[in-house]
Amino acid sequence: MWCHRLSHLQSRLQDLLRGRVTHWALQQSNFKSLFPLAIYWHHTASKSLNCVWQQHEDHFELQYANNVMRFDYVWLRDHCRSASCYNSKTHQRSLDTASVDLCIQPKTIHLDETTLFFTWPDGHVTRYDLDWLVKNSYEGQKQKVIQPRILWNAEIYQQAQVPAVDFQTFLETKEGLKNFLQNFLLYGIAFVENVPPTQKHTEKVAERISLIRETIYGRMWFFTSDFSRGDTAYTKLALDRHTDTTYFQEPCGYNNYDRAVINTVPYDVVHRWYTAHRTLTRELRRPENEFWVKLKPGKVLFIDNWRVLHGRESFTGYRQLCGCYLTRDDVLNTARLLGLQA
Ligand SMILES: C[N+](C)(C)CCCC[C@H](N)C(=O)O
Ligand SMILES: O=C(O)CCC(=O)C(=O)O
Ligand SMILES: [Fe+2]
Repeated sequence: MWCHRLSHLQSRLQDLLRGRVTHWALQQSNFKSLFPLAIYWHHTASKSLNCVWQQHEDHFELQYANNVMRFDYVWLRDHCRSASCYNSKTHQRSLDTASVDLCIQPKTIHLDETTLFFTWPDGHVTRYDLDWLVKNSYEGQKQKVIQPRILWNAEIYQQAQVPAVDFQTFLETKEGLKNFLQNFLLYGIAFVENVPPTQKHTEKVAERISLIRETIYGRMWFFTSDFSRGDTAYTKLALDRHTDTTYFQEPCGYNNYDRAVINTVPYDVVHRWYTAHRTLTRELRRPENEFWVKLKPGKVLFIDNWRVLHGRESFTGYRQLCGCYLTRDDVLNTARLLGLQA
């Protein structure tokens, strides 16, 4: 019997290696001693779950829910959610990742219904729900729906007929805020209209979405063409497309006006930079890439400076503008809290 079992296991193993065997419940507890480097396939007790895993020398392979996932053993130890490794109240890791042996391997692995249990050499047990592993695996993440971004030019944006959100709806309803943020994430710009044209109400609109970032221009800036600051923004001159505060360590986005002297690279690299800059500028200045908006009192425009540049033509007469800079983390956080993929 013993001899038979051995040959049976060997032939089955060969079948397995040739991929002919998919669901073979491993009954033999001392299988490891027979084939020290063998591949051990396990599958769950309840066939309906259709979960198969493989304990490799350097990683754990799991087949479940139409995913084939591979996990590093240090990763499996590091992401342990046991009370001693993870603070579930603050969602913070308590485990000192640097204390995990980089050559760690589980002593045993077993599956009970939908939970995998890894027992480590020191006896610590880490448990993972199969669905959690799918959701947090590299392979599972790849399939995650990421926030679509619609690349547009003036014609595409005009045809999209993206509605502005009304001030009251925006301030008082979750739906209004969510629709606004969905448009903002899709296009990189979005409008709120019928805002009482005061700095206070503009501030209210901004704070609905994010913290306001105070800069050298103040928290809420309010400016006109009085040259109160040594900057062309405070004149009637035209401003070519740009983004602001490129001179900050945490700029809004990049801008040609404020570019400092290039003295950190040698002349040949400088010329390559100018060539690249010309290519970018040519694209940016294509008429079809210009979307003109006539700002009017009560219309608030939000711009994602990483996607959309802004500018203006020169003007005459009196014109006042107020606004502020928002922190990207907080805008994205507000979107995520509303269930948007941001
Ligand atoms: C007036 N306001 C505060 C909106 C902008 C001032 C921007 C000044 C500078 N040119 C830059 O682009 O960062
Ligand atoms: O005046 C405008 O419409 C925009 C001015 C500007 O780009 C700025 O202040 O950064
Ligand atoms: Fe600007």
